[in-house]
Amino acid sequence: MDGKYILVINPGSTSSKVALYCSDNCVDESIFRYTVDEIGKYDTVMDQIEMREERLRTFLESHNIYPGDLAAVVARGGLMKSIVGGTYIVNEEMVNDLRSGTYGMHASNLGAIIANDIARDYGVKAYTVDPVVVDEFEDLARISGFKGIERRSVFHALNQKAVARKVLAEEGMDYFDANVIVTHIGGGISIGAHQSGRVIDCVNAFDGEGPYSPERTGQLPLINFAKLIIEEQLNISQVKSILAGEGGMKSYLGEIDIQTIEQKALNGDDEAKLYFDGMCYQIAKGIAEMAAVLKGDVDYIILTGGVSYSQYVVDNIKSHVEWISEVKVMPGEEELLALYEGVMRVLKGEEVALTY
Ligand SMILES: Nc1ncnc2c1ncn2[C@@H]1O[C@H](COP(=O)(O)OP(=O)(O)O)[C@@H](O)[C@H]1O
Ligand SMILES: CCCC(=O)OP(=O)(O)O
Repeated sequence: MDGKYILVINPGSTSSKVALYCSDNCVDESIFRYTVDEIGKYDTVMDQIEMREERLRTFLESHNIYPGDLAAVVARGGLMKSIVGGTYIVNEEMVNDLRSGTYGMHASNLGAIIANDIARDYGVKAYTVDPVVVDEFEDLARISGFKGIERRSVFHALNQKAVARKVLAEEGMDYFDANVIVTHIGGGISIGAHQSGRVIDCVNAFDGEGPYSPERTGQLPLINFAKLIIEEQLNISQVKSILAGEGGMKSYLGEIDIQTIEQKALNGDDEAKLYFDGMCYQIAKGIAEMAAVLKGDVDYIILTGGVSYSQYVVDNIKSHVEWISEVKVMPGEEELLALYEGVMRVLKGEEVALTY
């Protein structure tokens, strides 16, 4: 394995992040960002495979990586059946579930599929670590309010757990002995209640819960949404694309790039400011909800994800929630490193790869 490379892939709704590691060194890390128009050209998430894969193959070639040079490919895992956390070998059943969208369709579904394609061509195995469906919910958290419909755990599991461990380690605390609320603010927004190393409840990033995000509605007034579905005769795929893809900032402002929205909001665009503030306000409400789950026993609130680079967002959310606990900010994400570390635990024999 020494001298061989690990390719790490993280497809998000608005970007693909990629890293190349060799002997515990990150040789290169890049972000390929996509505009609304670029992504909008594709009817379905699966239609983006070729375009995203092409960028990755070019990336590998730019580093002169050819078959025989890779030890493994690892990617962020998407919407599949609920599973315990860990490192999984990508298998056919997983690829089929991700491709069909049986458990939902999201850019992260592309990760294991693309990893599998590249791994096959390079003669190595593909892995995924702590996918977005990691489920550590208490039974209470599953109750929705209507028999036959259950809440499920969908959140930025990989990054939330990685940043929680990092922040707590910096404070001399162990993840398994602390309670934190981790808020990931990116294309999607998830808020996890981490109790002694288990995410016992979360504001789900994907199923129409909690705050609106750059491209998702979050929770909606149900009667009005039901009326819209009936009046517009929407089918299920149209409903899903409103909830995740056409909602939030995109529906209000036609824009998903928070940096652009922030510029407008801070330069006199009242409409942009209203919806920018609205997103922060709803995020704060979600954090308070998770504080109630933890009965107020919260060591830290942690803000992470690309949008947490915004000082305005951080200050706004802090002004609503600092009464709960100290707020730590770890902008961006630790996902590439967490994926690398996850696959290395398996390749070094410290952990057994799980089967999906
Ligand atoms: N410095 C910044 N200030 C404000 N927003 C930022 C900044 N950097 C990135 N973002 C925003 O973060 C969002 C992307 O977050 P990210 O966590 O990378 O998303 P995803 O992985 O869901 O695609 C984009 O809307 C982008 O505008
Ligand atoms: C599907 C849950 C994770 C998520 O929302 O990821 P992005 O923020 O990358 O879209």
